[in-house]
Amino acid sequence: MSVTVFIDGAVGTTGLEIRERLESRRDVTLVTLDDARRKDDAARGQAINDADIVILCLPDDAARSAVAMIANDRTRVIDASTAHRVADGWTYGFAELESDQGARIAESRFVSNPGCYPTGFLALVRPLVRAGLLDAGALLSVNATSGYSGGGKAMIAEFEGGETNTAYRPYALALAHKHAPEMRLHAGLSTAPIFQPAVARAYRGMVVQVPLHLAQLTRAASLTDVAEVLASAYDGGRVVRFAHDATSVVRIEDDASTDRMTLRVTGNEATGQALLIATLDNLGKGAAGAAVQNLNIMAGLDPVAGLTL
Ligand SMILES: NC(=O)C1=CN([C@@H]2O[C@H](COP(=O)(O)OP(=O)(O)OC[C@H]3O[C@@H](n4cnc5c(N)ncnc54)[C@H](OP(=O)(O)O)[C@@H]3O)[C@@H](O)[C@H]2O)C=CC1
Ligand SMILES: CC(=O)N[C@@H](CCC(=O)OP(=O)(O)O)C(=O)O
Repeated sequence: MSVTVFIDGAVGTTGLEIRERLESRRDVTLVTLDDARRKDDAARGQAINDADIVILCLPDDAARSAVAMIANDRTRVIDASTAHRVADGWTYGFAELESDQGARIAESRFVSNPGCYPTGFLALVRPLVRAGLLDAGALLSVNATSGYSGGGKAMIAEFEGGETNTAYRPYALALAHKHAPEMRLHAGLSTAPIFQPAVARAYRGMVVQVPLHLAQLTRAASLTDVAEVLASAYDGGRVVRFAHDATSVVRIEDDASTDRMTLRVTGNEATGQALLIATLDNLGKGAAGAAVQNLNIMAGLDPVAGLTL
């Protein structure tokens, strides 16, 4: 049996990546609209209502409009945009985040795909909050660097069309990035972290770093204790992995062009300072890989089918 999947926004950066992952699959019947009809609301509405599962790879407003086009009680949705990540009635599509999250995704009609930066932050922080090592009131910071495909077609054109020659550009300096609410809510924190991202002259890939004073923890704990909490949270995971090698170098390329994410704990035991690090691909586990994983789970298929791990 095959599941009918419509990708709305199939020629965008994320849409193309999802298409690549699904095209050769025999358990998925892929529907996309040709160039003349891909922004035609009548054609989109028809495809949305004919599909078992729709994957929205659209700007936030267009994603909200697409959901409003559903006129039946069976079409299921995976939204890759920011529109529904903290919305009631939507399940957060991060299967590894909680022990029952995969089961919740499997039963849900409306699933929001996590943001790329929150995927790294939440993977590092949520297990520490859940274990009581970090208090819900913890005041955290997160610094992160993304490849420029993270900004979609417009940023790709900016970097590849000669509009900018920058190698590295911190942004969101007003500390009001759209991912902060999602980080706060799904980590179980009362205050959003200070989130300071940057974009680098690399097409894809991502490094997310959370610095931590061990004194911020609720009880005396070493770097090894922190590492153990993360290692056991993802033990046996095929997509999210804890690396025990406390390397002194990570690179934006480490997990680029894959759908996996690698977590590490490094730092200086003597000064009581820790650095939690996630590497992933903004277009892999940060977008298309996660969407395909959610699709697999919702359709009752092998969760990692079609993923590069
Ligand atoms: N890039 C990334 O790393 C990540 C992106 N996301 C999210 O995924 C979503 C898509 O992002 P991304 O692929 O980067 O963006 P792109 O700008 O690359 O692609 C968006 C696509 O949506 C199309 N589109 C816009 N409005 C409509 C509409 N009304 N009807 C039909 N199609 C429409 C655009 O058409 P046209 O080609 O004509 O402009 C474009 O092809 C966004 O919400 C983004 O925030 C999430 C995680 C990571
Ligand atoms: C480099 C860059 O600009 N990145 C994007 C985030 C891409 C992404 O995760 O998209 P969502 O917002 O849908 O999650 C940004 O900071 O807005």
